[in-house]
Amino acid sequence: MSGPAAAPRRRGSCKFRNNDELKSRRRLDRDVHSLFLFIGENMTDDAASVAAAAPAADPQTAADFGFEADVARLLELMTHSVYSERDVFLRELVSNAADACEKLRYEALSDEKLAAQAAAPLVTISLDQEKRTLTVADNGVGMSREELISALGTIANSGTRAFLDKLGKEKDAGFIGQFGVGFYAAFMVADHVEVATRRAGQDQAWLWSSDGKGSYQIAALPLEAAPAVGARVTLHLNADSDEFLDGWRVESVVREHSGAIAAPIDLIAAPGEEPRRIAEGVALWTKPKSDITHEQYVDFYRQMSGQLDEPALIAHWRAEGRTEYTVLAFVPGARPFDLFDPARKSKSKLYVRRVLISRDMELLPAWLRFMRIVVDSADIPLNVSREMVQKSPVAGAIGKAIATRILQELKKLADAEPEKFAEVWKNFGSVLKEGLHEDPSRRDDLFEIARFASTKSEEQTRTLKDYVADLRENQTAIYYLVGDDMKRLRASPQLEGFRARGVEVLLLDDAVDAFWVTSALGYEGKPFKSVTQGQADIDSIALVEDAKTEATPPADVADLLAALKETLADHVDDVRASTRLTDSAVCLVAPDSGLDRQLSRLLAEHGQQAAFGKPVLEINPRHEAIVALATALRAKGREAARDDQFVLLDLARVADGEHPVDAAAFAKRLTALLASRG
Ligand SMILES: Nc1ncnc2c1ncn2[C@@H]1O[C@H](COP(=O)(O)OP(=O)(O)OP(=O)(O)O)[C@@H](O)[C@H]1O
Repeated sequence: MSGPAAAPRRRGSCKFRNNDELKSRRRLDRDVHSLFLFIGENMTDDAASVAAAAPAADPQTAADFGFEADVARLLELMTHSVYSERDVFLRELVSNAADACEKLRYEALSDEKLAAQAAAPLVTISLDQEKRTLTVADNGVGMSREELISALGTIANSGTRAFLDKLGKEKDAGFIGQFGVGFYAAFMVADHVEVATRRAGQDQAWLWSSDGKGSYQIAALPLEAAPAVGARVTLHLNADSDEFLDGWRVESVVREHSGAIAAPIDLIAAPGEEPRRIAEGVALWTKPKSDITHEQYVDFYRQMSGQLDEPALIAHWRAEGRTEYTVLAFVPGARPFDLFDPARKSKSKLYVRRVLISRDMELLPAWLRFMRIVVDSADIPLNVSREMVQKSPVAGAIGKAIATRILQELKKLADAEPEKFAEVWKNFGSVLKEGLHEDPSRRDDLFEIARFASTKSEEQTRTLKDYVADLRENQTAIYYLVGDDMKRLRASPQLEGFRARGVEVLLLDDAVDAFWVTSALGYEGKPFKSVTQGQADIDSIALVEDAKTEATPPADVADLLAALKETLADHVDDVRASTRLTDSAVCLVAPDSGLDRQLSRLLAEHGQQAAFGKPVLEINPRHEAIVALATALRAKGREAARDDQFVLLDLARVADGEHPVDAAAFAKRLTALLASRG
């Protein structure tokens, strides 16, 4: 056994005064500085003073100073501030192991000796409950003594980055590490870490060890105690980290974060147990579409979404150009349980080079939150903490491009398989319609796929294109009626005049409908117009044949209108003869300048009482009840017909889904009316 080599000890505090040394470490300074900038947001004043410390300067001479760094403090900050979840330490170690395998593969391309050592890549995780250790071993390139010092002994110095720089081939290389900080995540869960390693092509092995408190040791390791090639990173877990001695827990973390990396991963859950393959080393989305079966897609979807349904749409594509990424997207076959969660967050799984960076990245707009997607891109700039990539402009651009593609895929499905698409719309139409209100730039695309119920269709099958194709002569608008109950919408008296003229009315019963119809300008030059707002302006549209024969001439209701205006002045804005009623006697509509009745109602529910202004009462001058009332008024005078006038108002309110103004008085008046029949 060879004796331990002199271990270089790093002092807790180091200072670079010599200019040459300074230059050679400039890059490191930059990296550490950016790390400080990042950590600065999270640290206390006390900690910030570490970063701000500067050597005493001679005020007379300008000089160049290197930052001082309290390594112990820096490590402490790093392990406790950079990562928001402890689980990620495994991802970092497994990523390093996969990078090491990839490096060996590259080096072996030009070195025959190494080619002999480059076996099929393999990462093995072993747990020892008695010794309280978790070990990540790989058969990659390993590290020499110098590499141990520069890579693990120097914070924010990435051997992988240096390797890539040397290679000059970043774009298509599959490496993961680049900041040189991931390894230290191990100290979140371990109070002592050992790395036994043998550099490929070398005859010496080394043991690096540290407690993460500012110093490390390197000792020569007998070859028989070292891996044949590669590295073995052993974590002596701290008292808070028992969970990582549990095989199932480790497996689930690895599957989630690292299940797609290029190297297969074995787990030995306890000493003496057989290795079990927990990741195959293949990411489904990296395979060509032609090599993937429908069942494999469905299995993948079920695994990633935790849902059991069959996806209604699967889209898998690779985008090339300025930004390159691969997307695997699923429209679920059933509504996810959190679809109407008030947070309305879209959750995409973002991978960078097959390593999970975020499982719930808000890449897509809220109105696509039902989508289940995986995005893998090597072009998303990583932040040291990995989790903070959300705000990157590249991520934003990718999100937009994906949304465009999803809309195209939905349109294709709508055209090719209308029945299948009808199911998608039934499940997610109300969410997609949020986009009509929130994302004006997407409106035209959304209008292409939107499906509506209408006076011509029981189901949500009508497109705006269908609607416009069926416009009646002189029809200038796309008419709609919004409410929250389809049955009541269909029975709404406001529709009668439109039916009589064969004018189609869209029936909209989702809460979001009241909003988008008011913000959208129209479709193909036709504005959206509520049938419960303002004058019906449909006089110039001819009645359909049936309605013509039934139409009776209107009675003279001038006196009745005047009486109603006076009696109901506290409750209505106006009273007028209606062109929209044929069968019913009365209805309520919003004034010309007012908000649609349903929108006002929704706003009122949310405390904006002022929004719910007084309605207009329309009466049907052809209806026998109105004719009778007009006659009674002339015969008996206004006062005598007062109760009947209130009954009219209350009837209109009830038909609109509201309560009578005064329920007891309404009941009394109606009873009196019934009694008068005898
Ligand atoms: N298992 C390993 N085999 C060989 N080299 C390794 C291994 N683990 C770490 N290294 C070396 O240590 C360096 C530092 O690792 P670390 O995880 O801190 O950073 P990184 O992977 O380069 O970047 P990042 O912070 O983005 O993860 C690596 O770049 C690599 O050179």
